Amino acid sequence: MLTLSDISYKYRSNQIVFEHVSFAIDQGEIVGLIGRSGVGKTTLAKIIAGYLRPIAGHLSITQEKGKAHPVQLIWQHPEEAVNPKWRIKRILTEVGPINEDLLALFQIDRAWLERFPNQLSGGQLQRICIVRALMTNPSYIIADEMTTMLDPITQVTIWKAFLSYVRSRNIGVLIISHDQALLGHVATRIVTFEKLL
Ligand SMILES: Nc1ncnc2c1ncn2[C@@H]1O[C@H](COP(=O)(O)OP(=O)(O)OP(=O)(O)O)[C@@H](O)[C@H]1O
Repeated sequence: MLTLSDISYKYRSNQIVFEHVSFAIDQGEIVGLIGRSGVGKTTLAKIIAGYLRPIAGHLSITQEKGKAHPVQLIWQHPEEAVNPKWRIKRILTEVGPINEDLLALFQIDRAWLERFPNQLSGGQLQRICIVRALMTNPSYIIADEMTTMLDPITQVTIWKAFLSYVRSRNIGVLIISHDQALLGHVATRIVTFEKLL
């Protein structure tokens, strides 16, 4: 279980972004998070992933045995998530031995492994980022507008592969998206950020 209790956040010198946010995601649950632009969804994602510390409240994650990285965050812009000077092979092997099953599932061509990030398309690089996140064997994944910038066919391909994997591993997922149709298809439950405030 991933539980947020009474979480509040404020960026330095700025006003409070949100206060007293509480909710939970169970293992294997696929929760959609919607809310208007600027309400604080990405900020909450960064808190859950451990990039930001809340100014108040408590985050608890029940750690399963053998899972070193309980939460992985997948961003909208994959080019900002990788070291541009590293070849893809190094970007992946940094987290562990290459998982051939994941390469096959996400239709990753082995030739890409020798390339640099700027030599892949946005959709190809996003697949690399998703595989890297899954290679860490996480208990939870936060997908923050994971496929927003991709064409509809690539979006469907990525979501099919992603959902089959997370369902088979009982990984809990928080999907942040403005795409209500997508959430209607894939989420087991939809949370509206404003209703948490
Ligand atoms: N690094 C930062 N420093 C100061 N303020 C920030 C920073 N990042 C975000 N904010 C502010 O915090 C608020 C919440 O931003 P956040 O990105 O979490 O919203 P969001 O709900 O994800 O929005 P969107 O749907 O547009 O992506 C906004 O008012 C934003 O301007």
